[in-house]
Amino acid sequence: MDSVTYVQNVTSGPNSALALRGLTKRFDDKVAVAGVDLDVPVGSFYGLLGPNGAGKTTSLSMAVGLLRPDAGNAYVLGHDVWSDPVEAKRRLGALPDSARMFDRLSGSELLAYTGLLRGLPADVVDSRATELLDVLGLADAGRTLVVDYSAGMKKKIGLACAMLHAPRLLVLDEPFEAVDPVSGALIRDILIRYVRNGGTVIFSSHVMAVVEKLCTHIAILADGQIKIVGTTEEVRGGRELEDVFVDVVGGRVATGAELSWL
Ligand SMILES: Nc1ncnc2c1ncn2[C@@H]1O[C@H](COP(=O)(O)OP(=O)(O)OP(=O)(O)O)[C@@H](O)[C@H]1O
Repeated sequence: MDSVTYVQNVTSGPNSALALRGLTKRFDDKVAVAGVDLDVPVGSFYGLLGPNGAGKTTSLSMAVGLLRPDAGNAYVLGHDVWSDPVEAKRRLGALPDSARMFDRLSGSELLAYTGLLRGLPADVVDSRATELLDVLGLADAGRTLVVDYSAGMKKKIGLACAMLHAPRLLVLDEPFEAVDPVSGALIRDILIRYVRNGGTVIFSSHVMAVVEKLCTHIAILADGQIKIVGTTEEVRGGRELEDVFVDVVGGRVATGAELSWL
């Protein structure tokens, strides 16, 4: 796949769209995130990779104010997510993992609820919700309860909720998981246009081809720590991203002796 080009300047440092500093989280004896530092430059399309259990969801949940860190800070365009949540969340749209949604509402109701909670005027919510449902192919399901949506439809309504207030940063946990190829391409196009218009995206994924194609920057997380970070070219170093990933996280090769009973 050809890589996508974006036009705007990319700025980082104190002006990062998202800055994580020493984020740490422990669940009982398990250290899920062990001091993550990350700068997501304004205008970047940032891919967060890592094997199952690496700490991606935990890191992103802390970054958007859904999970309180044991230590460390998260800043959205300079606003601390935990001490200045109103300003931080005004600039932020989040697609959390799985079903942290009010799923006993219909798609239209969920968007209306989300928009009004965000302080948008009712007529703006109404017209944006209609447009989002239409663009994402959910117009026919606008009156269906979200609990009855398929997994891919839940992703799409979650994405619509994240984008409704036109945030400057999108933090998306596995936005391409469970969506069909047509919907995946649609979501990619929407996000590419969003970044070209000056937005910033960070998303977690297991799909190397998508990350390789879309992302300006990549971080690979394993055992709760960032193992490698940089621009896509720097991280790849002229190799296939999948090979770099396997090297970085320590791949496991079947010997043929396993599951001999099967
Ligand atoms: N609420 C929780 N209670 C206990 N342990 C948890 C909890 N949430 C996450 N963990 C543990 O923290 C570690 C990191 O989990 P996390 O969900 O952040 O990984 P991930 O990189 O998102 O994985 P995946 O790619 O499978 O979604 C795992 O060992 C997981 O079992």
